[in-house]
Amino acid sequence: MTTAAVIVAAGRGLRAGGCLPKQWRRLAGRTVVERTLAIFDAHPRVDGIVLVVAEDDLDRARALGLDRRATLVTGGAERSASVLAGLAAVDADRVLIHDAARCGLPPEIIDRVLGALDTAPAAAPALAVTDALWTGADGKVTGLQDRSGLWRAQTPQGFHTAAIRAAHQAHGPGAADDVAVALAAGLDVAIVPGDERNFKITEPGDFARAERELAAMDVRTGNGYDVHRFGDGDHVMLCGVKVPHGRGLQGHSDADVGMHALTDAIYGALAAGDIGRHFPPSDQQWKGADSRVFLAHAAGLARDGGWRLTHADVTLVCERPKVGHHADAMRAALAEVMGIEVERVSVKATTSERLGFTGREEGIAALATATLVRP
Ligand SMILES: Nc1ccn([C@@H]2O[C@H](COP(=O)(O)OP(=O)(O)OP(=O)(O)O)[C@@H](O)[C@H]2O)c(=O)n1
Ligand SMILES: C[C@](O)(CO)[C@H](O)COP(=O)(O)O
Repeated sequence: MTTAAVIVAAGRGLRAGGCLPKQWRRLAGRTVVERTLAIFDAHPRVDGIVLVVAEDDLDRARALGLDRRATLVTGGAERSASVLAGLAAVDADRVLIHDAARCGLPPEIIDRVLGALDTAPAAAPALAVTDALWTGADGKVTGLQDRSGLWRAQTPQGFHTAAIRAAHQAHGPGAADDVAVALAAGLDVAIVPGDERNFKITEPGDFARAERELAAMDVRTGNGYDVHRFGDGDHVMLCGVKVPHGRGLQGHSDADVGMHALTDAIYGALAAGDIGRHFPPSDQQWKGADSRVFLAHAAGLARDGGWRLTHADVTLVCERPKVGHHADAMRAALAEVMGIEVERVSVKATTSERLGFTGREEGIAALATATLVRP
């Protein structure tokens, strides 16, 4: 069963004001639409993304450097027309239709909607109305409205693709949202719990609220430390790079001490044990293993948990080999394995002033930190 996300970003954001449509404005350094895209991009159960933008914004959208999994489509004058254009480009069994303007979406809502779709034809997140409701006119309360059974609708709203596509084609313009379209087509819609953080940026003050929410993001740092002793050999593996040297490092795997420290740093940030727990040295299948397998596993575990690996820093401690001119190749190798930009990866080296076991060139030590962020 495959799943696509249609992210509608073709509105003009008139209520939010400002000189750019709200989804193209920046929040703490990144545009609203980039933040929304990143949430779906990082979700392990989303196989493809269709981003729907206004014709006037096509250049901005192309400048995002969209991932190969994302397709760009031009939207319409109404939200429902934009959704229909997005649905035409979907090639998946199920579809999640989401407002770009809801960039604080917690990834677990995606799981809830997809979980409900296993048994329901449609599912959407919502929050029960908790305030009293009034009717009013001319600045005065004119009556009371029963709030029981009332919900505040959110997105992503999830459907089986063929059914919602047919429903939209039959409906025509004027739908408040995709649940309205589904109901008009006779589909049952399951409600799953929404989240206050998943509010839609609509009014000017919502930008300040979104900034506050971002400041409250879950940020975790893990550290890792590893040592391997020198033995016979003509090279060492350091951070994924084969460095010629008069001696080799000993170990059960390829003894890539830098990669091991970084793998442990990620496990540490996840509070998920250490490399020995996931890849026991007693297990013969890891004998001589390429350490990229370990690092890829830790990075995958982070991604599956909805975490973004925003920074990794490795320090190698050795007198020799000299690491400096290999550092950029090491950064590139680590970045590739972790699936992040090379600018987010640092590799540096120091000696221990000929003191201790590294100073006596008995082995190499490595320290690493990894930073994970989850909205
Ligand atoms: N023709 C439209 C209108 C809206 N949307 C998208 O639908 C989402 C929810 O709509 P809303 O908050 O109403 O956005 P705008 O229409 O941009 O806002 P406004 O009504 O204030 O102009 C937004 O991500 C918006 O970009 C869209 O793709 N195409
Ligand atoms: C789809 C929606 O986000 C559900 O709450 C909403 O209906 C679209 O935005 P609008 O503010 O109602 O135009």
